[in-house]
Amino acid sequence: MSKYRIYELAKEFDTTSKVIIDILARHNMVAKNHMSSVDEDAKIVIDRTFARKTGAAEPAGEKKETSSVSHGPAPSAQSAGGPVSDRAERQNHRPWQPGQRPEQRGQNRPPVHNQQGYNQQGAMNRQAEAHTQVKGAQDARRSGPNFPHQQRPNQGQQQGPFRQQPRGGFGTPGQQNQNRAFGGAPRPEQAQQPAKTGGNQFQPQQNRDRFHQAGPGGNTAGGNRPAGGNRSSGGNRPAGGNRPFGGNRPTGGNRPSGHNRHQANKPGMNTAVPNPAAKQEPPKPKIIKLGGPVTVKELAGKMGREVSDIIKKLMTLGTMATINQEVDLDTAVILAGEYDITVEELPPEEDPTEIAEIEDDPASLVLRPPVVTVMGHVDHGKTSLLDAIRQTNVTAHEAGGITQHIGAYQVLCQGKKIVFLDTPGHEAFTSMRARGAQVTDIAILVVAADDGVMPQTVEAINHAKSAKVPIIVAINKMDRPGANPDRVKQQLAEQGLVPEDWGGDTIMVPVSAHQKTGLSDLLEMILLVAEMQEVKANPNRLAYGTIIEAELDKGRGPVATVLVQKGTLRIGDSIIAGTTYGKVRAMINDRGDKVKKAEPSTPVEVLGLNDVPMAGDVLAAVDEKIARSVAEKRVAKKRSEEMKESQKVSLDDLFKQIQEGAIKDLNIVVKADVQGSIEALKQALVSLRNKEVRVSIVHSGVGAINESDVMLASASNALIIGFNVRPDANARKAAETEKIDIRSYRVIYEAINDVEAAMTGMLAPEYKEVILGRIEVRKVFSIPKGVVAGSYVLEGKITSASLVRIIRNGIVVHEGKLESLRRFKDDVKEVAAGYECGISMEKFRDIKEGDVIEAYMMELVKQSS
Ligand SMILES: Nc1nc2c(ncn2[C@@H]2O[C@H](COP(=O)(O)OP(=O)(O)OP(=O)(O)O)[C@@H](O)[C@H]2O)c(=O)[nH]1
Repeated sequence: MSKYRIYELAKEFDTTSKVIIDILARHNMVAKNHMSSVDEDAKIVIDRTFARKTGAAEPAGEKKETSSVSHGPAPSAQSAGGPVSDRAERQNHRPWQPGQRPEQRGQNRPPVHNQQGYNQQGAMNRQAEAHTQVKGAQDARRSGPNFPHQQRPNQGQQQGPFRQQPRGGFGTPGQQNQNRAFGGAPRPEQAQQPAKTGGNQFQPQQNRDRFHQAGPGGNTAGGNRPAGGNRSSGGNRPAGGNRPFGGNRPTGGNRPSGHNRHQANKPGMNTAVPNPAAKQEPPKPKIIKLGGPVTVKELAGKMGREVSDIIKKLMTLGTMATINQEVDLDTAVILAGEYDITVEELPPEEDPTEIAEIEDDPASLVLRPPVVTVMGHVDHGKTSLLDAIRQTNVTAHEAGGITQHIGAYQVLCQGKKIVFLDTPGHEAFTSMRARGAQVTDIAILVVAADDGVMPQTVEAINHAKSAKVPIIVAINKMDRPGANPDRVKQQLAEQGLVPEDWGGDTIMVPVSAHQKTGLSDLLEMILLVAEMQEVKANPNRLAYGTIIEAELDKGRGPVATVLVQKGTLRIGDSIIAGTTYGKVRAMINDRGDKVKKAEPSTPVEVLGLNDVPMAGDVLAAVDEKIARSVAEKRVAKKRSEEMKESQKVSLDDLFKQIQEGAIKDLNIVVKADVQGSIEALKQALVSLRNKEVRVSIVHSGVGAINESDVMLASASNALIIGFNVRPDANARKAAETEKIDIRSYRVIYEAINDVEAAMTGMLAPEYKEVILGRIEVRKVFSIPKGVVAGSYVLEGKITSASLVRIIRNGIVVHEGKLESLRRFKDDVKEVAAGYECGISMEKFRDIKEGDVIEAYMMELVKQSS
């Protein structure tokens, strides 16, 4: 028997998985989520439901046949061309053969008599589905002319699409006249005048268009229901002339409301009197004013055009856009031109939480010292290199030789300064960059000559590349016997860093931090690259810089290390940094000296802020009042932003974000247990790109998901996909703080399916994983029945009902259930952090000392809609 996945069915019928699941649920068929499989029967139910909704899909010949059948006495629910309520459907359902075609099945059915059942439930069901099944509704509309009015009472509602309502019900007088000529039937308002029409002989416009073949009195049921498109026209109000004929419900949700209702019943209303509530054609301006990017919806409103027209026009101009997507000013101008509309540019709106940037005259720029960050794999010698440089180039020049640690320092080389950020690692590229700060001009990549390119080396390269910062390679530990710089160069070339002596453009300098060799070469190269990069700034303006570090000092209050990047910071300047503000009370340089001013590329400790700013915050010298008021507004904005949900990309709301135009690139960090899986995943993921979104892999690597992966994901708004690997404890904490979506998979195609489903809005996650605790296996005992892992709960807890995964060196080696959880000899329900326990696993014996057991449970996720 064939099996079908829910998301496949959704794709086939051009709808969402949720709709498919809902339809099946109404037929007592259970499907948990988009990945659930269903059998042939379920497929038939879906086929049938959609066949009803998309009657137009039938070949022309069949349509004709259906049309002729419709004049007969027993029209089918199927051929009515629209969704029916399940209740009505069940009540009128006749057995059918599984292989039978939907329309044949429909024809086997008795006519639908139970309007009550239809009215009460069917309308609601349809309304719910109508939102998600625009296409089905459109098809149903198209199928209209083939389904005469006698067949079903729901035609008026279902086939009178809301979109047509203005034309039939609210049209301008001119349109109304047209309508009359078309169908030969009066407007609904006229229907209320028995003298003129006899009340029940007309259909509202949209129905008339379709039903004009039917004889008088044919609309005993369908045409008179004042629902959907007819509702507003009021013409079919049960209290009016139709009531005796239609068998309609006299009250309830289908009653026309408001102004029109009264109008409709007033005798003497006719088409010549415009309906005051009628939807006026929006004015079509010749000039519109725009201050910047604008959403398609706003633009359509300003231009007095339908959103759909605008989207179509954009398509012809080669831009695919959704209703809430922003188009830039240039595109808007071109688009408006297509409608002969002139765009007047308004000055861009000012953000009260932003400090206006000062544009520097190029002539005012002078060379400034370059700012350098050291990166590389663990133990390759970053700290040693920084220390060696500092000792040889700082202390030697300092009286007393004391260097204050302030997170950054300056060194001298050939009389020129170079600033080193004193945070070996990725700080400058990760948490700081995640806040939008770009402080580094050059990255020094340290690679141990005896170890070569390692995973963190690749990571560092990706960080620097993604920040578009030039890389200089320091091949360290050249004093080691196993040093092999050529091998390092070869490996780096494979990563896209081709050494200069091989014809590439990456400078590589052999050094030894221990023997302090090659250091001056390295510094010279830094100056060379800085010169090529034209690292410049204007010192004669208000200061602008970035917070490198900040802390609350007991004696001195908030202390922030600032790297001044533009202008000159002076004692007494009013400053703002993130949500903090104040006046510069004192400044201390990297040598521990008090200074009165700090020019571009000078790191200084600043005292005087009212609170501790965050690393990565921009510091600006501004007017005192502005500093205070902007900082206060930022605090308020931050609070409200914190209340809103994180806008970080996540598979769960990816589709929504794509629809809103918030995401055009889906950035992914891929981590896996082996290189082969990475390649397979990368290839498959990248090929998922579609018109709206492009998939790009910002980083990939073998091994556990670590904090640096999370910070890179945060900086590049990426989600992380782990294949057979898990985040370590630090990564998990960072992911929580940074709101990074980490997805772990053990089957590649599930990862691909999830991403694809999320991109197309078909992801319907029902459960989410909640980590309960982490347990370390300390001793393994063999017992006759199997093995028991003598373990210690490191954090959280483990319960006897927990699901568990065994992690060895960051790699998931097993996932499954517990067989028993014991303390001493007793079975227990739960063991908390800090306690020992004995764990045995179901169907798994290969547990080893040092393994980490992750206990988790699956929690039901509330459906958002
Ligand atoms: N022989 C030799 N050993 C070095 C050299 N540079 C660093 N080391 C040694 O390599 C080890 C790691 O050096 P670190 O400077 O701590 O390396 P790191 O990259 O800063 O390490 P993390 O901070 O842990 O990432 C230490 O034992 C150093 O003594 C070198 O040039 N030659």
